[in-house]
Amino acid sequence: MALDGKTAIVTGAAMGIGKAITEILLKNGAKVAVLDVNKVEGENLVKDLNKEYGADRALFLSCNVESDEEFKAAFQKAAEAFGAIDILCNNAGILNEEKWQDMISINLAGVIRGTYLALEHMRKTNGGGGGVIVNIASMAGLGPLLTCPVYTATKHGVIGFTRAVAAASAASNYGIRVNALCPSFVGTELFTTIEHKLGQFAHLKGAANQLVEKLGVLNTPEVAECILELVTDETKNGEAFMVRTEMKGYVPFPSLSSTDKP
Ligand SMILES: NC(=O)C1=CN([C@@H]2O[C@H](COP(=O)(O)OP(=O)(O)OC[C@H]3O[C@@H](n4cnc5c(N)ncnc54)[C@H](O)[C@@H]3O)[C@@H](O)[C@H]2O)C=CC1
Ligand SMILES: CCCCCC(=O)/C=C/[C@H]1C=CC(=O)[C@@H]1CCCCCCC(=O)O
Repeated sequence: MALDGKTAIVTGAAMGIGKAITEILLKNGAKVAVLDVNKVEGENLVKDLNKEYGADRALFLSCNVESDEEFKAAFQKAAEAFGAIDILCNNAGILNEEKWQDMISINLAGVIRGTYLALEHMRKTNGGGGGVIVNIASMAGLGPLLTCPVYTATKHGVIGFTRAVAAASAASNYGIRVNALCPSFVGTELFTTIEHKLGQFAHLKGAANQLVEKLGVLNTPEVAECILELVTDETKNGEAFMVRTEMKGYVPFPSLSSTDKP
């Protein structure tokens, strides 16, 4: 899938991984709607991006992914401004074990909300042009991260949801691929502020820090490169793509008859 002339929505795009996703999509010719709760960061970023990549290539839309109304309105505005939506990256996420209900609401329900809105806008069986959705999970979605049980649960949920929706989309001829990205540690504000957000298992942070020492920390452009692969490679649907500093690759899962096309 070539990105020239394509349009994308990226959630949680004002900083961190979402900002890097936005930049790589713009570099490759797409227009991008930057959705975030942080208006100041988001508006400043879009001003800079439009200077660098050309007027009106990026659009800031204030949106909390926990709100059906705000998310729906943002999709509508992006579709009106760009003509149609081809790509959605559900990236917005938090890590705060003390506010675990918020994590479920943002990390899991926010991804479901965004995906279902995108299916309505993009599916070929509803007059759309098809497209691709990438959900940002984590390596914590593949194995348990003992410092963060609820974060781990949300990311396992994202991967399960992604795989089921991908199979359902293919079986329904929607023309929409859905994949998940599973990064290891990435050097963003979420990562550098974790220590104060681990809640009742904060005493286990030594073990987590040892893992960080052993595995190292990815930078955001490295993660964005992997997202570009999931967006552009039209053979990929229902995949979980893991990325660490020293290796990356597609996760093998056991095959179940329930994901076969009826
Ligand atoms: N940093 C890391 O080590 C890793 C992060 N991830 C995932 O990557 C995604 C992005 O994380 P980072 O860039 O590290 O975080 P970050 O904290 O640097 O940036 C997150 C962005 O999302 C926005 N945001 C937060 N809640 C929101 C909401 N309710 N609605 C809309 N926007 C919201 C924030 O304002 C911020 O701009 C998350 O889903 C995270 O779980 C996955 C693996 C590793
Ligand atoms: C006290 C600092 C270290 C704490 C690290 C931690 O508990 C959580 C890190 C997570 C931040 C966002 C994520 O998604 C990170 C988890 C990444 C999982 C890494 C698993 C290791 C691997 O097998 O690659």
